[in-house]
Amino acid sequence: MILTVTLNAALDVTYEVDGLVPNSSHRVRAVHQRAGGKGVNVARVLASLDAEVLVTGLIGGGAGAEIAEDLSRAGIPARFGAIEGTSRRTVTVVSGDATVFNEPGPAVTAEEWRRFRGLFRELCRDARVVVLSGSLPPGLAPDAYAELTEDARTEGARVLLDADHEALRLGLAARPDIAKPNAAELARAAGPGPVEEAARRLLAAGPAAVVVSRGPDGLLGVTPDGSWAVRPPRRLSGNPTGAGDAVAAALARALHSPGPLDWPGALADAAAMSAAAVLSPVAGDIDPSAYRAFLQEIACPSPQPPR
Ligand SMILES: O=P(O)(O)OC[C@@]1(O)O[C@H](CO)[C@@H](O)[C@@H]1O
Repeated sequence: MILTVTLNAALDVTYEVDGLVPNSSHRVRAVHQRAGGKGVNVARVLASLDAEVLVTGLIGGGAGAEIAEDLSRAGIPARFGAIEGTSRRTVTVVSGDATVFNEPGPAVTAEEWRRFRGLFRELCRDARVVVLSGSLPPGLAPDAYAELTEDARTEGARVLLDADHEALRLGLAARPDIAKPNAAELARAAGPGPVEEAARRLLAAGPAAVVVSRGPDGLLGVTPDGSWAVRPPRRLSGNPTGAGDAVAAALARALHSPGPLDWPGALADAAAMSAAAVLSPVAGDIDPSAYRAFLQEIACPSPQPPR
């Protein structure tokens, strides 16, 4: 089973508008509301491909109850830890591209974290892969993902980490199997400069592999054995929110297969899933027929020797 962790779960609200103009009033053409946060999106994509998933994380208050109900309606299994605070909302305004507003989320107490770690260790026993993704809510120490990575590895699970700032930097030292920053997160963690050099600096900090999601420029996978770059078939317009989560879903599925990872195949699959996510109006969905079509179009990347 693949366990996805969303410590800062959210009710994701998506507004579709005809154009976004700062400092003006807008008519919203369509509203979507659903359970979100990065790990929830990863699980939703995986569930749509019939992978066995379990969602965990922290939820509280009315928004937390709505998150749990929405997942249950969607048939996605979840076992969350409860907190006193109220889960956040995020708002994405889509107008050809996307503008995202992420609330900080509720404060989590030391006792709530202690209880969650007990639940997490229990769930890890049945997990072959653990996906740790998204921002940390206030109150959690920046080494929260490092702690969870150690717990998961102790239980024999493989770990994919998609985080930012200190949570990413400290998480790397716990040696996840894949770190998946986007280009901005990579630059914040490894400093500016050419992407491959920055990815190699990140690799030196502990993970077994680094995959950088670069939006329209595609994906770069870097391991000690080589590197692979893959591009989307063409420039796409839509809602890129959640495209990185589709990449994480594809990589988690590849990690779930026993044996060594087929990097060219996994990266081509991740690029197809990410492109199919852009074409879907709401984060956490991929357009299944677009995904199949992109899989045919995207060539498996050839390896570049390690530098
Ligand atoms: O604040 P975080 O956890 O970094 O990001 C949260 C979030 O914006 O990311 C997803 C898209 O990746 C949205 O569905 C979600 O609510």
